[in-house]
Amino acid sequence: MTSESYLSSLFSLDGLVAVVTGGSSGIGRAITGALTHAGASVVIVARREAELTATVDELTADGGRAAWVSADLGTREAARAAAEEAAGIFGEPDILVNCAGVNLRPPMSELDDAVWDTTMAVNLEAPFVLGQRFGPGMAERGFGRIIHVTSQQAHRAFVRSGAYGVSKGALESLARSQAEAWSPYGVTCNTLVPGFVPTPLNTRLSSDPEQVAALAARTMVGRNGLAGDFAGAAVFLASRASAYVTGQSLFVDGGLSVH
Ligand SMILES: NC(=O)c1ccc[n+]([C@@H]2O[C@H](COP(=O)([O-])OP(=O)(O)OC[C@H]3O[C@@H](n4cnc5c(N)ncnc54)[C@H](O)[C@@H]3O)[C@@H](O)[C@H]2O)c1
Ligand SMILES: O=C(O)[C@H](O)[C@@H](O)[C@H](O)[C@H](O)CO
Repeated sequence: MTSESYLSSLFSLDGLVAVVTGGSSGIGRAITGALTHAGASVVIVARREAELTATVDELTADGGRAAWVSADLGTREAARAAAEEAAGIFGEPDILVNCAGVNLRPPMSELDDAVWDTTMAVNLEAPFVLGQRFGPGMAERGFGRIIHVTSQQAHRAFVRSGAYGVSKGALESLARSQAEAWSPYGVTCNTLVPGFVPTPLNTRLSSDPEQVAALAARTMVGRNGLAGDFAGAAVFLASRASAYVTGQSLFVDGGLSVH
């Protein structure tokens, strides 16, 4: 076996179909690019049509196969409808990446029902609905990869982690429950845990140079994350290379969580 075919047998996503929520922005955009480069056909589910069209155009120009579904994942009905539409494009997915998320950050005493409900709907319930729609089929076909993007705040309290940390903690738990149910049938379920990555999710924090520098200093690597830092980890968790890795949290955080 040549080195090339050895690597390909481990990491190639040729012939596989992926659904990536939030795949046209930030970390999700980097993951979408990585999966298409590795050979997967990717359906991006997010809200803004202009951004979705531009992303799919870029991916296609790079030789990738991609399409989009525009949906607001803020209700279970919309998430269900988006899953149906996504499955109708390239077929039932082999890979599901739940990357769409919101972080509204009110102080704990001001955390109201509206913030709680939106946070739970997008960060937790949509991943649940998509997992219920696609997981059983993956198990029946004997191969699947479910990847949820969580947060440091799933594991520790941060300033204003309120509803966000709760949603991400529950998402870690959902990954373990899905892993317990579907791993015997070839479906691994894991989470990717970012550190701090300046993106549209955290514009207020990322436009404060002092806080940005303080967060970088808390890592071991000495810098904050870049969306591209997630490319390798996403391909690994989506590929055959990770067949014996399930129910795990993969921290892609420059050592922030252990410093
Ligand atoms: N950036 C960080 O420092 C950081 C740290 C930890 C975890 N995360 C997680 O990474 C993921 C990606 O975030 P990002 O930092 O790339 O930010 P981002 O804002 O670039 O991406 C978030 C994505 O979620 C989508 N989204 C939000 N609400 C939606 C809704 N109602 N319906 C459909 N799509 C919706 C957005 O359109 C966007 O595509 C999120 O789940 C976030 O919680 C980010
Ligand atoms: O979504 C998140 O998890 C945050 O945006 C991250 O950047 C950090 O966990 C935290 O905010 C650092 O204080």
